[in-house]
Amino acid sequence: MNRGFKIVSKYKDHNLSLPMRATEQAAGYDFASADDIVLPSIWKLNFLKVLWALKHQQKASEADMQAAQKVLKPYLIPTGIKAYMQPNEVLIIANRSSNPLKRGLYLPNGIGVIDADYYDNDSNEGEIFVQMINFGLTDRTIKKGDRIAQGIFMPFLIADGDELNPTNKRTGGFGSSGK
Ligand SMILES: O=c1ccn([C@H]2C[C@H](O)[C@@H](COP(=O)(O)OP(=O)(O)OP(=O)(O)O)O2)c(=O)[nH]1
Ligand SMILES: [Mg+2]
Repeated sequence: MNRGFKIVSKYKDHNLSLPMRATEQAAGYDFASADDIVLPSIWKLNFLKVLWALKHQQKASEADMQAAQKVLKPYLIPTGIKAYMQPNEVLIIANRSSNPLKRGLYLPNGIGVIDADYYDNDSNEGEIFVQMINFGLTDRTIKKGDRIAQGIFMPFLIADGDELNPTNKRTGGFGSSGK
């Protein structure tokens, strides 16, 4: 067992498929959404009202600020998939290039870094999430099974003098290791 994918237990009866490569020489394993999900366009009235207030050096209402912040916050699209790999390997999550071009969908973290020790972590079993923001003009529905991103396994190198502190164990993702 070198590297590969499994379905997390929460989704075991949801009929998900494991990520696959689309063509013979494709580097990326295509990840699909595990659920139907609506990604709201950022161009909502509240957001525009906040921009307008900023432009005119006025204070936007608290309700508009909160609504605007909500659409600007990246959505976490569940994949229902976890990935195992060797300790010196990483899975890089990259956007599909057709997403910004055709759907206005951006990966705000640039790339996602899935560490080997994320697999089976105590808080979410290592489920991989894809961050997305919809910069398109209209809301976009992602259907369960729609391909949203791709994962590429890579080896990585360690710097000289790097001694791993064995007490630093991963307990989750998205800020679990502290600020
Ligand atoms: O697009 C992503 C990026 C990360 N992760 C998971 C896997 C990764 O191992 C973990 C931590 O990611 P990262 O180190 O990039 O984020 P962080 O903000 O530094 O969180 P932490 O403090 O948990 O390391 O979150 C995802 O599911 N999707
Ligand atoms: Mg980290």
